[in-house]
Formats: sequence, structure tokens, C-alpha cells
Amino acid sequence: MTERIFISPGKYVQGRDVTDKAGEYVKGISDGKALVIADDIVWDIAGNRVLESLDKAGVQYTKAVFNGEASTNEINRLAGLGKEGQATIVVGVGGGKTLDTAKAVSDQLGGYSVIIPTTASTDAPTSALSVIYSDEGVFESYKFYNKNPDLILVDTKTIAGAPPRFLSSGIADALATWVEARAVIEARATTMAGGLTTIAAEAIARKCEEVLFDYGVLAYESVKRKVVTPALESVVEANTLLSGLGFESGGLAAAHAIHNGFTVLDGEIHHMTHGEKVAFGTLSQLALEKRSIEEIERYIAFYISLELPVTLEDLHLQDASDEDLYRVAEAATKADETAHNLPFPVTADDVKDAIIAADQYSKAFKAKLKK
Ligand SMILES: NC(=O)c1ccc[n+]([C@@H]2O[C@H](COP(=O)([O-])OP(=O)(O)OC[C@H]3O[C@@H](n4cnc5c(N)ncnc54)[C@H](O)[C@@H]3O)[C@@H](O)[C@H]2O)c1
Ligand SMILES: [Zn+2]
Repeated sequence: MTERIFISPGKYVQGRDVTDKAGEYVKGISDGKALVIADDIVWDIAGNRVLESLDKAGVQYTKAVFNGEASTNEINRLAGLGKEGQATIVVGVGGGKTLDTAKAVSDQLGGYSVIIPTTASTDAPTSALSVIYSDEGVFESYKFYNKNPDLILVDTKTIAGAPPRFLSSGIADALATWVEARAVIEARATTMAGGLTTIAAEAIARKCEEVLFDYGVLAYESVKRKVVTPALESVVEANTLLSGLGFESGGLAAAHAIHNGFTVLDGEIHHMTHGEKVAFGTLSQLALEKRSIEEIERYIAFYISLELPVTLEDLHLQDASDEDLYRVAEAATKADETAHNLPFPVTADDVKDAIIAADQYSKAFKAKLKK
């Protein structure tokens, strides 16, 4: 691949209480009928407010309850509901899995997609791809679309009201963006957008990291008190827009491949969020890249200040055997995995050892803190 490619959503709107303007903004892109998807929890938090706003704007809709997994079966079921309701606009309201499902359904219906994240837990809202899992939650594949969402509405008041763990998870997901894009740029590898990294994506990915180190902790503390602060507004934009544009057109490398590898394990790790697994994947990538102790400890300290996992024990993997970690590493280095976007060859043995090294580096750092 020799072309530079940059892709992005049609419109991004962020602010306090924008949920109540959903009807206005949806009407601005199409007069069609909508399929609105949210899970049981999110209907009460934001979904019903979206419907009220659609009612006011005169947008007709079908309401659909998401069952919790971004799987092929669930996507096909919801696409069936959309066809019955003659929907040409799919509105996804909720966390990353709901949004990924909404994008897949919209692609099947061939219409518009509107994304309303209710947490800043991932950079799923902006991308033209979904992460597809089995019905049991094991990573299966990335599904790519020919366009990004048409409209993204981010209500910072809703996000400030969500559990702080969602925000810290989104910060961890976003902090991987520059680490991975930097490797992809060096390797001249192909990004998720299907080309070389542009200067625009590089600048966005760098800025994403800068905003997180400057304001991440302040934003996390803001959410503990459920308040919308300028620090929170900046971090929500970094987690959602900067990270989304930065990872998609900047490229993924080992951090996300290792995250995907962790999904093959059973047990408590399944209750860790996407971002929490990505945090550990990022530390493992930094170990593989032979980054300096100063650089690695800067990340470990930052994750600790956000109460993110930095050791295998923190991920509930203290009892994982060598064979378990090898299975993770094998999945992370499958032929089509983004770990091969690193500027040097990596094997499953390299990744398994980097995982153990990341665990040890964090343990040693924690021990130093106690002294
Ligand atoms: N497509 C992409 O580009 C991309 C990027 C990053 C991550 N992802 C995917 O995103 C998924 C992870 O998303 P996630 O971490 O948001 O988790 P999730 O979607 O699995 O779960 C979110 C949970 O939070 C609840 N919730 C949502 N809003 C809430 C609120 N305001 N208050 C309280 N609870 C709320 C939901 O009911 C749900 O139970 C993974 O499948 C990951 O692979 C996709
Ligand atoms: Zn991610």
C-alpha cells in the first residue's frame, strides 16, 4: 500500500444535554424512519430521552432492545427489525458493543448511522468498523464499512453521570492510540483505514496523548462527583474523537492484538473492560519495543492514578499458567493480527515474554512506591 488514507465521520457534536437535540440533528441528515437500539440499562439513562426528542422533531421510529453482544446473530436479528420497520436511519445509544452493533445493522440496511455514546469508554463511536464477537464473547473479527457514522452526539452530562471506571477505561483505550500509531508509522504499515498514515492522523494521535496526560486525572476526579468540567470535556473529546480518528487512520499494533488475545481466556478477565485489557496490552507493547524505564514508568504511574490494571493480578490472571499466556500470545500473533504492524517481527514467544515482563515492571514499580 502506497497511498495515504484518512477517513472520518460526517458530523461530531459534543456538549451538555445534547441528547435532547437528537431529533433536530437526525432530521438534519434525513427524513427517513429510524431504528433506535439500546440495552435495558441505557433505555432508562438516555434511550427514552432520545425517543422524546425524535417525537418532537416528527421522526418516526422502531424501538429495539440490544441483548448485550456484538455478534453476527444479534446484528442479523436487529437488521430484521429494521427491515420490518422500513428504517433507513439506525440510531445506536449506549456503550461500545451497542454502537458496533448499530453500525453493522446500518451497513446491512444501507442507510444512515447515528451514534449516541452514553459512556466515554472506547473510541468505537467514530470508526467505520465494528469489532465482532461470538455469542459467548470471544473476539472473532473486525468488520469494515464503506463509510463512518453520519452523526455522533456526545452528551457530556450523561457521561459525567456514568461510573468513573468507564471514563478511565476510555482513557486507557485512547492512550494506546499514539503508542500504536507511532509503531505503524515507523513500520510504514497499513492502518485500519486501508492506507498509510497521514500527517493529520499522526497529529491527532499525538494530541490525544497530550490531552490525556494533561487532563485525564482531573477528568476522572470530575466524574467521581458527576460534574461536567472543561477538563472532562477535553478528555471526552480525546477518548472519543481524537482516539477514534487516531486509531483508525493512524493504525493499530500490538496493544490491541494483545487485548484480542486476552478474550480467549475464561474466567474473571471477561469482566474487565476493553480499555482495561488495552492498558495492559499497551504496557506489553512498550516492553516489546524496548522503551526506556522512564517512559514505561510514566505510563504505569498514570494508569495507577486512574485505578487501571497494571499487573496480571489486577486483571485477575494471577493464576494464569504459562500455557494460558501462550494461548493469549498465539491469538495476538495470528497471521492477520495487527501485532505484525510493529516495525520488527514478533512471535508468540516474544509476546508471552513481554506480557510477563510488563507484569514484572509494574510489580517492581509498585514495590518502589511502597518504600
Ligand atoms: N469499533 C471500534 O472502533 C471499537 C473501538 C474500541 C472498542 N470497541 C468495542 O467496544 C466494546 C467495549 O465497549 P464498552 O467498554 O463501552 O462496553 P460494553 O458496550 O460491553 O458495555 C457497556 C455497559 O455499560 C452500560 N452503560 C452504558 N452507558 C451507561 C451509563 N451512562 N451509566 C451506566 N451504565 C452504562 C451498558 O448497559 C453496558 O452494560 C468492545 O466490544 C470493543 O471491542 C470497538
Ligand atoms: Zn480500543
